[in-house]
Amino acid sequence: MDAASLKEKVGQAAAAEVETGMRLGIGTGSTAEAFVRALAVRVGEGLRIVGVPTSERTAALCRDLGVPLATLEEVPELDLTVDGADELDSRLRLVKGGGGALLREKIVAAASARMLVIADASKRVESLGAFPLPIEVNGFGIVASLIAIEKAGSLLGLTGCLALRKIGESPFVTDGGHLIVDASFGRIPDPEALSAALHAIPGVVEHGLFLGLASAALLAGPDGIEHVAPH
Ligand SMILES: O=C[C@H](O)[C@H](O)[C@H](O)COP(=O)(O)O
Repeated sequence: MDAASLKEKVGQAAAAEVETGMRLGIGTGSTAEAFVRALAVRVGEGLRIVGVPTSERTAALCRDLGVPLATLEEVPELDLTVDGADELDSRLRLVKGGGGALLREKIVAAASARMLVIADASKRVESLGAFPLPIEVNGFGIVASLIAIEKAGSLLGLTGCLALRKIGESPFVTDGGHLIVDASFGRIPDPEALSAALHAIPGVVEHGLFLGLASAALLAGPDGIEHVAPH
């Protein structure tokens, strides 16, 4: 089965878990888009939900497909967030932000009673870190922040290159107006320590390590959908 079909299957499986009346956080990325498409079919059949999108991109798709939306200000407590991931480990610790939406994704996930991760099974890893860690930074003092991120990594034995994310020649700008640094640290033995060290840097707005947020995952593989709980 190709990657698009796996995403479609897992998007449908997640949409099947949505119950009428739910307040949903709606993730960003190609897998989350498959979920939105499947959700829109159920909404067309009469499912009543309200969704809080985690990006302008997701909001636009939901509007196109008729999925009812609200802002997090209007609906600040959510029942369930469904979102993709770039990596997940056996404790359902995640790396997210490959699409640059990590800040709103984390705010929405933290406002949700449950977070269901959807991905193809290739996203499961022994240790986080093969996927470069996206770090959202304020544009002010970017060089100082890069130096601080490098030092924070190095104190934890993590070395590797930092790259300012670009689209063509221009820096990638997030929905919040910030920049993204992709940190190729390699294997991250202690994600909690790295999270704390990055949060201590004033120019770091947020980072793509999602720790203790995911409640369950649906992973699509050639043999079907696997339900995974953290352990
Ligand atoms: O910023 C983007 C998100 O964190 C995505 O959920 C993540 O990058 C996974 O995206 P995809 O489902 O396209 O692999």
